[in-house]
Amino acid sequence: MSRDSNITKIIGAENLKKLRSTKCLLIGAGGIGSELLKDLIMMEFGEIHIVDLDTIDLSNLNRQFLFRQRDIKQPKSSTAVKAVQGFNNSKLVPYEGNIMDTTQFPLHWFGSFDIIFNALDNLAARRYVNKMSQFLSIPLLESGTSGFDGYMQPIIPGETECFDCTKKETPKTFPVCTIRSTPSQPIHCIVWAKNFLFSQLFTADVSADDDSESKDWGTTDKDEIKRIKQETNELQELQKIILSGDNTLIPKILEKIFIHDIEKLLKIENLWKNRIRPTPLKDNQTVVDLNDKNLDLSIVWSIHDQIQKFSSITNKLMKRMKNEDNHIEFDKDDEDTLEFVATAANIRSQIFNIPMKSVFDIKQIAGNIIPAIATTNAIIAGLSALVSLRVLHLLNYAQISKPVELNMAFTAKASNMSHNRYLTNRTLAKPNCKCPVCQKVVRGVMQIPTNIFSTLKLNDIINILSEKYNFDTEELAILDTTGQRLLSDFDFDSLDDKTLEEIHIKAGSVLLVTDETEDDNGMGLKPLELYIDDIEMNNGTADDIKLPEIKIPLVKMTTSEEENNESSSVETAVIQTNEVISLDIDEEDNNADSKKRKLSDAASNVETKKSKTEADNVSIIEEDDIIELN
Ligand SMILES: Nc1ncnc2c1ncn2[C@@H]1O[C@H](COP(=O)(O)OP(=O)(O)OP(=O)(O)O)[C@@H](O)[C@H]1O
Ligand SMILES: [Zn+2]
Repeated sequence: MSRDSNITKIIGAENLKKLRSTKCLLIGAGGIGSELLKDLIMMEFGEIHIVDLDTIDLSNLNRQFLFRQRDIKQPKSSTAVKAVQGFNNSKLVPYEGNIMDTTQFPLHWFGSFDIIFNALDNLAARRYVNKMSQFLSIPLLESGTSGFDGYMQPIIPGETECFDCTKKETPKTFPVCTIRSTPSQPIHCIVWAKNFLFSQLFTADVSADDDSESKDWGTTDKDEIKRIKQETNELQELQKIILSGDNTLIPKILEKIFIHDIEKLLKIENLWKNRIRPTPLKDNQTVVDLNDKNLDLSIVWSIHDQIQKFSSITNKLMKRMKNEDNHIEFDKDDEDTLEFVATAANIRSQIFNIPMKSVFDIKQIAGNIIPAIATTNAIIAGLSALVSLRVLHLLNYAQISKPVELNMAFTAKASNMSHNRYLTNRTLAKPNCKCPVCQKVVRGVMQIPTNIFSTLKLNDIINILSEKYNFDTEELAILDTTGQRLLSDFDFDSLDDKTLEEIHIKAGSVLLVTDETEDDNGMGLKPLELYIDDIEMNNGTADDIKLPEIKIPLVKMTTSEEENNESSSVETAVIQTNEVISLDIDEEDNNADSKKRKLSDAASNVETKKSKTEADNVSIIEEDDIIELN
């Protein structure tokens, strides 16, 4: 049976026609991206545009099956396209670049796609694409893997939760005192060696940030905090030894870090009431031998070898500092930096009665290496491709009335498997009313003729916005969220007379506009987020500026205290025009009526597609729909 008739069987001839005219954007041509590209082309998407900023590396070849040895150092996107272009007639367009580059990939470029697939490996790019998808109301299929674990989540702007509706796990951090004073696991010593010792000794311009109020010290003991700060200052002295290049001073480094600093710690009695006291190195252990010895990296060395290796590597790095502008970055693949961190961590482990580790093991931990598994990538990419059919309403047998009924967010978990099932899927959640990306603001696109960025002033923008949206100019605040800076507010107007060019506002900038006026009922206008886009023009004027056709809803001006109060119910109304993405309103029972009226007034002025959901629509996700993988 030909492939054509198989696809027709699944989605029907009519829908196959639609699929063939669908234009999709695939971001990332790595592990998941290679799989997805193959899936999407086999499904006969009409156009597939694929973006990646990277070139192919030897380490990619074990799982990124579109690439061969001869492709090393070639761009991933165009090489991937070459590998699949004979599969069928989809139009394939590769781009080499960073998806966050607004010059290469302006908003209107994103706007030309029907659906976006993320196959990325970092939070920043995922967040950025999520925002673009929200600005333009384009469905996004978000996915990721980590070893045998993975997830896939369709995001339908305004209807389902976005990537930023839930808090994302950030890399694990440890309290300062655990790392600096009371380590109890190998990882604590590795973090100390890599993030503290190495960077203090070998990185240019280290400044102690120990004064930061927000720091998680993990202790309130004043003596201990004082000691930690003092120790940091003293290490800056050790960096001077490193810079001097005088290797006869290496024993001083050993003595300071592994004897004197530990003795100082021992004097803080409080620390050792319930802990085993550390044992500093003995004086005769710091006699150094700078000869470079070859040792097996896969076994744990004796403490004597650790000290010897620490000394010889310090000597090597000291010499390198001179040739490398007094700045060396830790890199797990740079053997010297790895062995410095490994030996320093192990000597500290020995002092604190913690088991030492092999350099090989420390490389995995210090380099945050989780092996990438080809099968996990294939499963997640397959789900992403499959679910896209549902998001595009192309599955006749599984029509959905509300996107939240899609039980199509998948989690694959080999670690902590529940019910012995690898894959779980759940219905999609509605947007989180507290999400700063999709719910807390109204957003749209402001288009400005290219030729007036050099003459249009911030003040002109303030007047244009106030006229359009009934803002009170006196109470208006404008923030440049891309540059994280205040541009104007009631007591800061020194930039008002500057042109957009002078204040570096250009296509790709995002402005957050807030009118802080509150009416008698404590209601105020919801903040407006405006994406600045340009219109190619040579003699445009301010009259050619295009603003989104939206009415900004009134919302209860909540204090942060009220915001934290989980009890208020929520009602969401989605209003869509060409440029409007979504409007919603936080409701409290007692004034729900007045707000509903205002919202429907707002809605009546624009061409609307309004879908209203039940009150109390913040749902807690239960992963009860479980699919077993065969
Ligand atoms: N901002 C970005 N713009 C374009 N492509 C990006 C961006 N950020 C990441 N990527 C690409 O996304 C892909 C993610 O794929 P993957 O997770 O397999 O990473 P990898 O670099 O190929 O492999 P590994 O990190 O495991 O060595 C990479 O090819 C990477 O270049
Ligand atoms: Zn959100």
